[in-house]
Amino acid sequence: MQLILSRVAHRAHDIPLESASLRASVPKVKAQRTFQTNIPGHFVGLPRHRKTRVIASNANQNSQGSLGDDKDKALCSWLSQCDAHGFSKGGKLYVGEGKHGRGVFARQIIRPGETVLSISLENVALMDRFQSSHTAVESALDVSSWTWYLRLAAVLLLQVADESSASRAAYVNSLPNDFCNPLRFKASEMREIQFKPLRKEIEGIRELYEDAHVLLGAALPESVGSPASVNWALDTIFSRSFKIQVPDGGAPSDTRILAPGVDLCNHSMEPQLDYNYNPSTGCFELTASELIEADEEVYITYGVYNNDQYLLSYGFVPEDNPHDTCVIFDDLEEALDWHSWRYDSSEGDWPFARECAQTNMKEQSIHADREYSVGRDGTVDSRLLAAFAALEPAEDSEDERMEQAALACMERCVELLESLPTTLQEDLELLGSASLSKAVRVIIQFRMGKKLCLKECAVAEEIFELIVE
Ligand SMILES: C[S@@+](CC[C@H](N)C(=O)[O-])C[C@H]1O[C@@H](n2cnc3c(N)ncnc32)[C@H](O)[C@@H]1O
Repeated sequence: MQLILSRVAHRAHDIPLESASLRASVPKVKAQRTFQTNIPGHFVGLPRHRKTRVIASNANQNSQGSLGDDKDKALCSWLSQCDAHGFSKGGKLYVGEGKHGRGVFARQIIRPGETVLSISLENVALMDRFQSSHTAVESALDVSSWTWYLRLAAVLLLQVADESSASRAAYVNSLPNDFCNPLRFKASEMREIQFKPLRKEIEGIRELYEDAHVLLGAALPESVGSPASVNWALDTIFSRSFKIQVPDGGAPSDTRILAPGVDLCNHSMEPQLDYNYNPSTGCFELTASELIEADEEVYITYGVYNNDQYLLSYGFVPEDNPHDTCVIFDDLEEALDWHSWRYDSSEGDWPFARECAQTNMKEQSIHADREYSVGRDGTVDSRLLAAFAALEPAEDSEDERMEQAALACMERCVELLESLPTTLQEDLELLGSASLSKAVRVIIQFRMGKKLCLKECAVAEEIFELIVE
C-alpha cells in the first residue's frame, strides 16, 4: 500500500491537467507506417515505469516458530501426512501473518529451481470433477452439463457435508469465512465506484450467483445448499482455484482445482514462485524462480488481469497494476458520436471509420463488442485510433490524421477525468482516513487505478512516437 500511495502522491502533484494546451503541445513526428490497419498490438503506447519489488519479511513468527493458528497447524499437519512436505517441520515453508494477511514464508534460503511444495491431485487437491472414491450423493448428481465453477462449488460443499470423512476437513476448516466481495457492496458503496463497467459486471455476476443458488440449492444436501453456503463456496473457488491441463481419460483438458497450501500464497506482480502441474508426478508444484531469503514472504502471481477482474475474483486491487485498463467508450458508436460532437466531424467518413476499427479488430482477434480502453502505461486501443484517424480530412497526410486521432483520445481522457466526482488527490486524502470500511477503501483504490490510466493517456506524448516508429 505504501508504494502506491507515495507514487500516486508524487504523480498527482507532478502532472498538470491542461486540456486546452494538449493539441498545441504535441510534437510533430515522422510516420513510416502505412495508414489504417497496421498499428501494432491491441494497445498502442510505451511503458513508462516499472515497479521495484520490495521484500517484506514481516511474519509474526520466525522460522523456528509455530505454523500460524490452530487451523493452519492442522492444515500443515494434514499436508505433511499426505506427503506434501512443504509445510511440515522439516519443510521449506511456513504460514504466517504477512503484508496482506495470512501468507506463506520461506523457512530457509531457497534456491532458484527448487520445488518447495508438491500437492497430489489425487489425494490432496479438490478438482472440478468427482475423483475415484465417489460418495452416494456424488454419484446421484449429474454434473456433466454444469460449468466448472458449479462443479467445483459442489465438490467443495459436498466435502463440507461429508462429516464421516476427515480426509480434507483440515483444509476446509482453514478456509476463510469472510471475503470482501463487490457483489455484496451496498448501494451507497456502489455509487462510490464512479466507473460504470465495474458496476455492470457486478450486476452480471450477481445473476450468476443467483442462478447458482437455485441450481446448487436444489442438488445439494440441505445442510450445505443454503444461499449463504453457496456464496461461500463460490467466493472460495473464484479467489483460490487454479486452472491446469490434466489428462482426463484422454488428452489433457482444462481442469480447475483447489490446491491446499499453494492457495495460501498471496499475489505479487513480481512473484518468486511459479506453479505448474507436473504430469510425471501427478502433482501441482510450487517452484522457486529466484533466490529467496529465509523468512521472506513468498508470492505467486494470480495472472495478467485488470483491476476489475482482480476486485471481482479476489476482493482486492493489486498495488500499481501495470495491466489495469480504463474504458473510455462503451462501443464504437459512442466513440463516433463523441468525435462528431467534439470536433464537428459529422461530415466524416463513418463507414470508413467503422471499417478501419473492424479491420484492426479482426487482425488482433478482439471481440467486436469489446469496449474501448486505455492502459495504465498510457496506451490506447488501436481500433479507436484507426477509427478516429479515418474521420480526419482525406487531404491530410497519414501522420497528421494519426496525430489528431491520438489527440482526440487524450482529450477524451481529460474530459473523463474532469467529469468525475473526485480527483486523484482527493481520493488519496480520503484513503488517509482511518474510519473507512474495507469495502470503501478498496473502491477508492480501484477508482484511483482507473484515474491513473486516464491520466497516463492524457499526458502520453509517447503514443505518437510509437504509432509512427
Ligand atoms: C489465494 S488466497 C491467498 C491466501 C489468503 N491470504 C488466506 O489467508 O487464505 C487469495 C486472497 O488473499 C488475499 N490477497 C492475496 N494477495 C493479496 C494482495 N497482494 N493484496 C491484498 N490481498 C491479497 C485476498 O483476500 C485474496 O482473495
